[in-house]
Amino acid sequence: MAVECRVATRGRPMARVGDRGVEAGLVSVPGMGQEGGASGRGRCVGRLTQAPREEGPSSGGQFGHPGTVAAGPVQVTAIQGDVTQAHEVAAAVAGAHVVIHTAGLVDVFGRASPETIYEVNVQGTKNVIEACVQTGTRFLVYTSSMEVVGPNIKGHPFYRGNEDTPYEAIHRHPYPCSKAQAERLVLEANGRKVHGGLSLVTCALRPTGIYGEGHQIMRDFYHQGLRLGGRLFRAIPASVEHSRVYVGNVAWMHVLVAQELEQRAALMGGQVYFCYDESPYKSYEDFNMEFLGPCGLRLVDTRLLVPYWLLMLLATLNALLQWLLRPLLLYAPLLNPYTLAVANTTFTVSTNKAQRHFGYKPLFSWEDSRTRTIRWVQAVEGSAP
Ligand SMILES: NC(=O)c1ccc[n+]([C@@H]2O[C@H](COP(=O)([O-])OP(=O)(O)OC[C@H]3O[C@@H](n4cnc5c(N)ncnc54)[C@H](O)[C@@H]3O)[C@@H](O)[C@H]2O)c1
Ligand SMILES: C[C@@H](CO)CCC[C@@H](C)[C@H]1CC[C@H]2[C@@H]3[C@H](O)C=C4C[C@@H](O)CC[C@]4(C)[C@H]3CC[C@]12C
Repeated sequence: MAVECRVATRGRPMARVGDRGVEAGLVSVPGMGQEGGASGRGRCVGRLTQAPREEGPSSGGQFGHPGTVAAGPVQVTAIQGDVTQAHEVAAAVAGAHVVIHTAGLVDVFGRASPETIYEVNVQGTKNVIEACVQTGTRFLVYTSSMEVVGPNIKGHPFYRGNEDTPYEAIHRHPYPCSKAQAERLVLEANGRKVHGGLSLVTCALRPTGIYGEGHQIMRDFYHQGLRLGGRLFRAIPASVEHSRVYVGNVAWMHVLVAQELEQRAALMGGQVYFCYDESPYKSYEDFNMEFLGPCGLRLVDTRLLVPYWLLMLLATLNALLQWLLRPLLLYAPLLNPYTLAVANTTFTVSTNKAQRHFGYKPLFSWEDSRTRTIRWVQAVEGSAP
């Protein structure tokens, strides 16, 4: 069985898994797990092949610099591409059995313009859907986001909700708006006829805040703590809980969906699934301390010193400064009115839909996820911020 996975992102690779396995296009294999990692300039398509082949450049794409990386029994071929370029996407997708579309521009800090965010997240997704239709690929898995649901602009809590929990999903920020639009396009494409006459089967996975190795914001907080003499300051009440999910489990859920979509098309087609695991519900800052604490940082409770109105004022000032400085330089701090609202609103997920529909169980326990993340933070120590 030739299982092939292509990984494509702008700067980094798309992925595939083939035959009865999975051939996935547009998976950014190394990238997942970096909240707010907003470069949007990666480009790559990767291809996983189960039977090891010769190392070296592959002929997987007509552009970019394809190269093959062996990952145990699976081989990933990277083909560089840009999801905003329809012809590049079609070239990467051609011949794939399943496309896992994770490429996206994750930006809640104002680094990219709203137009660029829409171009990558919405137009890029349209291109992926059209590429499946044109090339006859029948199975499409989309990496959506919890932000498609919330927190909404009214700051309503979402407490232990599942995929059917009623919630007013109203957004203004370009990132959640773009993810919501893209997810809708993917779900509406379910049942469309693809080249060859068969029907497209699609579904969307909605990770909550992903953590794990390569988590850029965790690295930023770690370096900030080191600069502040080993301390971080609590800004958000401990009672505001968030769901978080380990990157390895997010990846595992994608692989399972890609494997099961064909057999369970009637059940899974057009469905959404939150990505969840056994990570505990905690405030954003307390959760980060699960990893930063063992690396020598401590969280100082300054909530009484930094009341919410002051945080809001600082966040608004940051937004104003960003706007004023834009002609000269990019000022994009972590704190802005949107990130403050998200951090300050409870959003927790409690569901077993993925288990019921396709037998998902987390591959990594909370202990493993925690240990692996701590080891990664420790390895980051000493590296430049
Ligand atoms: N990080 C999170 O907490 C989180 C939570 C929910 C959903 N998501 C979603 O998961 C996916 C991966 O996010 P991530 O956190 O790994 O971010 P990331 O920035 O690390 O990865 C995004 C990848 O997309 C690629 N990309 C960007 N623009 C592209 C383009 N024009 N053409 C091709 N590739 C392009 C980047 O090179 C990068 O490899 C995104 O779709 C994101 O919306 C992330
Ligand atoms: C107020 C600060 C004091 O320390 C803390 C600011 C933290 C914020 C930068 C992050 C809090 C919640 C994060 C988001 C959430 O985890 C889910 C997301 C969904 C995903 O699709 C993209 C990333 C993100 C929006 C993530 C971004 C960073 C936070 C807003």
